[in-house]
Amino acid sequence: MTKLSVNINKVATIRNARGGDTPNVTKVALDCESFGADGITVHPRPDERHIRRADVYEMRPLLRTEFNIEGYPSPEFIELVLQVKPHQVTLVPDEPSQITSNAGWDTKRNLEFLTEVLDLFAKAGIRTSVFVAADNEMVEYAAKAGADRVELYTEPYATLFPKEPELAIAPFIEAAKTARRLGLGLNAGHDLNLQNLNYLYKNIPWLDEVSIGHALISDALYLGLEKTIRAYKDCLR
Ligand SMILES: CC(=O)[C@@H](O)[C@H](O)COP(=O)(O)O
Ligand SMILES: NCC(=O)COP(=O)(O)O
Repeated sequence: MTKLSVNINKVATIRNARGGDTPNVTKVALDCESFGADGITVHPRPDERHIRRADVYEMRPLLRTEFNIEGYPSPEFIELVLQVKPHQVTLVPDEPSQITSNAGWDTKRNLEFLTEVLDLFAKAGIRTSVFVAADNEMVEYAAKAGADRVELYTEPYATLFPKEPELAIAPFIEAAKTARRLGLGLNAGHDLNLQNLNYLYKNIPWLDEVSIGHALISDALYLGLEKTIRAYKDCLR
């Protein structure tokens, strides 16, 4: 079964627009779980423009499904993750000023750094995942660094999918096969939506998890959160 982890960054973005507590981010996370989400993903950024450190501490003891924290492994991020102990940490190579994630790690060039950081989390009993492009060498070096999983950065797939679905999926199938051969678990995320998700799943049914935020929360404006989560889960069958 491929799990659906709902990324609630966008919910926090709406909350922060007014400075109050509407919508309540923790309540939305718990409702996502009630509506069928298999996990919750947050990506706290250094400027706290959406998810804040305080949100992460608040929701951790209340969540009943898998909690995935994504982010750049700065000293502050590492401290947060080690204190909160989510089920999974996903390392993303984002600069603090980036609008959103726009690349995977160069796992070859950062092998030493990633090995050290992954080891810290592994020793704390936290499953690790490394955000990479659909590139066999990057997957291989993630395995060498000691990752439990890789998360394939799916923005290039999402961009090409409407015009050339077969061309779009081809490198992702290759990278997914490499991950499987190396015994790595497999996640995917970024710009997945109701149009492109089922094709990804049908071609790579051994995906462990997808994390989806931007499109899912946008769809919920029209469909409501419960129907939206059901629709995304239906794409994973
Ligand atoms: C790693 C990844 O693709 C997502 O975490 C994405 O970066 C979401 O972050 P924003 O919600 O800040 O765009
Ligand atoms: N890891 C990807 C993620 O959490 C959500 O990305 P997006 O759906 O907001 O593009």
